[in-house]
Amino acid sequence: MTTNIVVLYHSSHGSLEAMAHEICDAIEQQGANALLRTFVQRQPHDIVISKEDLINCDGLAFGTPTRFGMMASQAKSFWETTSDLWLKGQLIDKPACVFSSSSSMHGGNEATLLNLSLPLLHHGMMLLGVPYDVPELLGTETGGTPYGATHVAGSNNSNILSKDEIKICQSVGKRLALIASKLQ
Ligand SMILES: Cc1cc2nc3c(=O)[nH]c(=O)nc-3n(C[C@H](O)[C@H](O)[C@H](O)COP(=O)(O)O)c2cc1C
Repeated sequence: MTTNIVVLYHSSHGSLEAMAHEICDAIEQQGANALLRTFVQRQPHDIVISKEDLINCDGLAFGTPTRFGMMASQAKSFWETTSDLWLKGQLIDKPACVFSSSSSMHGGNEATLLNLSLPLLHHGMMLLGVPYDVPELLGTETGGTPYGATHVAGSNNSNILSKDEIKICQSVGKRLALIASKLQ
């Protein structure tokens, strides 16, 4: 049986997009199918999320940049259209994880991860963090938290993903695909 994981993100400057690609690659390496989705059409290759994508998926990775310590408005607007799914309990028990980036190390990315988690918890999804058996989590001097993968983009968004950030993105993609396939 195919395991379908939606990787849903918003990105203005490419950080979240790069993280989403790392997560997708790890999902595919586990033999699952990664469906890359965005909230709005920013680039020709973007595929905008539909409610059917969420209803039919076996797992969800959800990420946006940090905006004043919260999720990007594009994502908030989308979640506010999902009351019908909530009423029918259509996302209950699906595994999920969250990821984010911020300009500065202490610019609120952990708060954003918690904020990203809230609509998923309201929908009854099962949140996966990053366990400390991922060695990069203890040693990282860039992004990466127990609440989800993060990236520190820098004040002009010029930082590429660090080796630790990449490993942590890959670990969440792998774990999400593994757990989603076990729950099928
Ligand atoms: C309206 C706005 C609010 C932001 N708020 C924060 C913030 O609270 N903390 C921070 O470190 N960076 C903040 N940033 C910077 C973004 O988080 C950063 O540009 C983003 O993580 C880069 O991701 P992207 O390349 O995927 O767009 C903000 C940017 C904008 C436009």
